[in-house]
This record gives sequence, structure tokens and C-alpha cells, in this order.
Amino acid sequence: MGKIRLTTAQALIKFLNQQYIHVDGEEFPFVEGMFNVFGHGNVLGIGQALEQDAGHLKVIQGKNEQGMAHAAIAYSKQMLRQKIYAVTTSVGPGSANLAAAAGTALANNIPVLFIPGDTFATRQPDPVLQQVEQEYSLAVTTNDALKPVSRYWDRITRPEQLMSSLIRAFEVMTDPGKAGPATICISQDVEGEAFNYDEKFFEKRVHYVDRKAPVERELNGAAELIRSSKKPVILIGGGAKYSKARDILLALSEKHNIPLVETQAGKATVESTFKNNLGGMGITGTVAANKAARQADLIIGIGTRYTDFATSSKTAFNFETTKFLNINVSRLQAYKLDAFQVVADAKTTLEQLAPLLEGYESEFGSFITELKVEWIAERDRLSKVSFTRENFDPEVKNHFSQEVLNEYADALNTELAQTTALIAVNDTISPDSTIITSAGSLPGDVQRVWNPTVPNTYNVEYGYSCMGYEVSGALGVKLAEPTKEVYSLVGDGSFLMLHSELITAIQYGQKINVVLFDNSGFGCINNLQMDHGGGSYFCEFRTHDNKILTIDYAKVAEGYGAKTYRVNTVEQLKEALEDAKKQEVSTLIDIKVLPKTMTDGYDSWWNVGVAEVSKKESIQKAYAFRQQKLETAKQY
Ligand SMILES: Cc1ncc(C[n+]2csc(CCOP(=O)(O)OP(=O)(O)O)c2C)c(N)n1
Ligand SMILES: O=C1C[C@@H](O)[C@H](O)[C@@H](O)C1=O
Ligand SMILES: [Mg+2]
Repeated sequence: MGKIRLTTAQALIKFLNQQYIHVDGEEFPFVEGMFNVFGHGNVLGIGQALEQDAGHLKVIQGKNEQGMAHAAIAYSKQMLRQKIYAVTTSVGPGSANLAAAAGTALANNIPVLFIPGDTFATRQPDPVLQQVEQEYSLAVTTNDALKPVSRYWDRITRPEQLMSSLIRAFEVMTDPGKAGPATICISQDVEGEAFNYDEKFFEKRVHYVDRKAPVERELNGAAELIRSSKKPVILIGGGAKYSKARDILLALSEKHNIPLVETQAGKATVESTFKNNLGGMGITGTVAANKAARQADLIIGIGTRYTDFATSSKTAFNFETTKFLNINVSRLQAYKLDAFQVVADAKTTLEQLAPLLEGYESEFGSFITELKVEWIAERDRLSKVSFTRENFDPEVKNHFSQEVLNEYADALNTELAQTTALIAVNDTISPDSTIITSAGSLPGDVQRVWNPTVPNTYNVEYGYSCMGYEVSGALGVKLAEPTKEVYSLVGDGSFLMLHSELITAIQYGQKINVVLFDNSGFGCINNLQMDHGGGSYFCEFRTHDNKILTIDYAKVAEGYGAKTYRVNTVEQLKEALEDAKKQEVSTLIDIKVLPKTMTDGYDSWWNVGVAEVSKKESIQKAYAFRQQKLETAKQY
């Protein structure tokens, strides 16, 4: 057998170039490119290999490891998990910076390949720069911290180990049932070590993503459950989107009059304009979706993980009477809520179920339309909130006095409500643009009020809700959708935490639009503490002498080379959005919004850890309320 002498890093890059994916009869390269932040842990090994021959890989210099990893995750999510970017980091802090992003990929089941450098296999120079010296083991390095946030984890201390390791990593990343981050740590000396690799290892390798069909028992059981149900509701999860189940969902919903409700990951599988689509479900959901779910005697959960946000901490359904039918490629997910399990691909299952449901119609009648009409009116109200200097009643009530709200209006020089601004963005940008968000109050707002009229234009990461995904993710989506506009919807808190990849976007001419909602604080957490009887404690951005912090974010982005806008009214916002569309360079719109003007909970419930004992009566009350709610919640 032919051999080829390569360094471990050269072998890695050669192998990545030869990985293909085969989905629904189409075959294409699985690895699009590689993000890097070089340091001594990877520049001489992986850096050298890329410089010598990157093949078809697009090589992009990131600015922060978490940020570039978020960009890679958003890319993969937008490509419906069919294409990835790899991410290489240096050793120690460089790899530690991957941890939050790895968690993001894992919680959201997104395939991405992480290649952090590792300490020396020989241990000759130990402790090498950036090595943490553990007393109890020389084998432990910073990279061990990535184990709990990786779907697959390995350490390469000999060049030949790379072969079996990579094959496992690609098997994991291309399996829809267990897709997630694969982390292969390579000792920095080993990256440069050569080995006589079998040439066969580098032959084109095709990873087949076949759609797993349900077995007859599953199919008949599912059909029987639906046929005997009066009011079934379909809960669309991310799995439905990745399976491209839109058409069959639409057909089944229409034919059998079954309402569709969506999780964050499932939103925009089916366009919001579809008559039976009632929008987001759960804590951050619409009244319409939650009312339908409350009435349901059967929830058909398709590709959903049933997170606390989707189930309102297991209070959203009537568990006495509601059955669950879970269609999921993951057995782990299918087992949830004591459901009837169909462990199979969403689209295939629904297509095979269709003939078995012939003649069936739910008893929802015109109720679905009534719910939708009711919610449209509510959204309309939210689009027109106008601030008044007296007796203003914000969405989030009884937290801030009018005096404090006026203080914000003065400091930020704005009277804009967040809901009004957000809906204006929705109504102004082109419908085929994609929005990206993940943390703060915006994910809740968009799950309720954002109307994606074009499928797959909603890239919201809410499995990990990781601050920093918003701006970085926009870069990833732009790489996936180069001809479309992308909009990062980001709070001031998240922007401050991480926006380094805005610079990467500008550097590589990848136009992103950052729409920044500045309410001068960690607004949603402030809501959370005050909703549970606490004071306003360290969640507002105030100076040492209690003044509201005002930051000119437009100026910050201007410094990077972005085209920027300062916005205090809806009119200015619309103008800025129109102008931003015409720009070739990345843009940032700094919108000053009033706190407490995001959407509120609409009576949904989130189980959070309230203090059992407290000196404050309001907290005691919050605790008692939680205990009361737990009485009605499913226990597991
Ligand atoms: C990396 C990370 N750290 C902390 C949190 C907890 N957290 C969630 S939202 C939030 C504040 C977000 O503030 P901002 O972006 O301004 O959004 P707002 O709620 O004000 O709309 C914090 C600290 C998180 N989700 N992610
Ligand atoms: O703690 C949190 C509260 C949520 O409202 C928010 O969206 C999320 O980012 C979070 O971490
Ligand atoms: Mg904020």
C-alpha cells in the first residue's frame, strides 16, 4: 500500500479536504474552511500545514476563540448541519476560550470540529508556557475542560492516532442523532511530527446521511394516537428544520386542521404566514400557541428536546389528559415526557404517516384562526407602544417607577420601546434576510413577535443562550448566505461581552448588520430578579455615583470601520435600516430603547431557584408562588 510522509497537521488538513457528505442524493464537501487564532500551540503545526496546502479550505483569521467558534456554529446551523467550518486554537487560554462555544454547539446539537493545541506529548519542556500544572496528574491539561462540552473528545499524542480519531469525529458530526462538537486536541510537538500515512486514508470519503424510516410498529402506533386524538398539536423542534420537513408539515396541518407551534430551534421551519402556524411555544411563546397547547390532548413533538422554555418548565400542557408522541432521530430525546416514541427521521416519518391519516380531522375547527387573529392584534399593539412622561405602563410592570423610566428616557435620549423597534426591523428588512440572536430579552421577543415569512431565516441559538453568539453568529450566517443580508439582533450587554468578530467580518468584506438594542443594562436578568421579589441589584449599568451609563456604540463600531447609525425614534430606525441595506461594508445601528419595554411573560412560568428563606416579604411570596406552581408541574 502506498505511503505518504506528512506531519500530523498536514495529514489533518489533507483529510479534511476529502470529507464529503451525501444527503438526499446530493454530494458535496462537508468541511468548508477553518477559522484560526494562532499561537505557539498551533501556528507551527497547523499553521504550517495550511500555509503549505489548504486545499479547498477557506482560511479565516478569528479575533477571539469563542467568537470564531460561534461563527462556525452559526454557519453549520444555517447550513442545516450539512457543512461545517473547523476551528483551530492555540493551547491553554486559547483552548479554554472555546468552552462556552463548545457548550453552545453541544446544547444545540450542532456539528463543528474543534482542534485546540495541547501540551507537549514528550513533556520535555514542561511546564510549557500556558500549561496548568496539576499536582495530582501530569496528564490533565486545559483541554480536559472541553470534555463535558464535546460530543466527541480525543487527545492526539502520536501522529498515527489521528487516523482513527478523525474517522470517529466525522462519524459523530454527520450522524443527525448525535451531531455535536467534535474536539480533537493535538499535542503541539505532535502537530509537527511526521509519519508514513497510508495513502488510502486520504481517499475521498463520503458520509451518508440516510433518512432513518420508522418501523411498522412505530408508524401504526403513531397513526393510532393521532386518529384517536381530538385536539392534536404539532410542536416543531429543530430536528424538523434540519430534516427539511416544511412541506409535509404544512400539508398535514392543512389537511387535518392541526395547529403548528414552534420551539426556538424549530421556528421558521414553516413560514409565519401559514394560517395554522401559531408561532412560538412556551415561556417566550405566543398566547395563541400556548392556548392551543393547553387544550391539546396530544402533543406531536417533532425533533424537540422539550427544554424548560418550550414546556414552561413542564406546566404548559395539561398532563392529566395530554399524551405525547415524539418523533426524533435521537432516542434520548424521543424518551421524554413518557411519550410514544418514534425514533426516526422527521420528514420520512410524517410522509409515511400521511396515508394512514386519510379522512382524519381534528376538532379544532375555526379555533386556530381565532387564536391567530387574536395574536396578530396583540403583536399590532406591541408595534405601537408609545412612551409617556406620566402614567406610562410598560410591558414589564411594577418594576421601575415613572421617575426611573423618565431618568432612562433622559439619559439615553429616547422614548423608543423595544417591541416597537423590533417589529419595525421585522417590517423593514427584506424577508429573505436572516436574523441572529441568542441571549438577553431579544430571543424571547423574537420568538413571540418576529414573523419569518421565508423559511430558515431565523438563526436563534437558545439551547445555551450564550452571550456573544449574536455578532459572531452573524458572520457565520453571512458565510453561509453570502448573497443575503444578515442582521445580528444584540443587547448592549451581549455586545459588550463579545463582538470581536465584527472586525473579522469587516476585515474579510463579509457584510453583517448589527442591530444593537441599548437599554443600558442586563435587562432580562433585571426583570428576573425584580419579578421574584428582589430589588434592582447590579443588573442596570450605573456608575459608581448611580448615573445611568451611556455608551456611544456607534462610535465604537465606527472605529472598526463599520457604517454606523444612531437611532432614537422609529423613523430614524427605518431610515437607518434602508440605508444599511445599500452599504457594502458592515453596519451597526445603535438603538437606544427604554428598559422594561420588551415583551413580558403572558402568564407563562419559568422554574428558577428562588431563595427559600429571605428577609424580604416579596421574596417569600415569590418562593410560595413557585411551590404552588410546582404542584401543577409534571415532576420529570
Ligand atoms: C455567556 C453568558 N453569560 C451570562 C449569561 C446570563 N445572561 C443572560 S442574559 C444576560 C444579560 C443580557 O443583557 P443584554 O444583552 O443587554 O440584553 P437585555 O436583556 O438587556 O435585552 C445575562 C448576563 C449568558 N446568557 N451568557
Ligand atoms: O438567564 C437567562 C435568562 C433568559 O431570559 C435569557 O434570555 C438568557 O440569555 C439567560 O441566560
Ligand atoms: Mg441590555
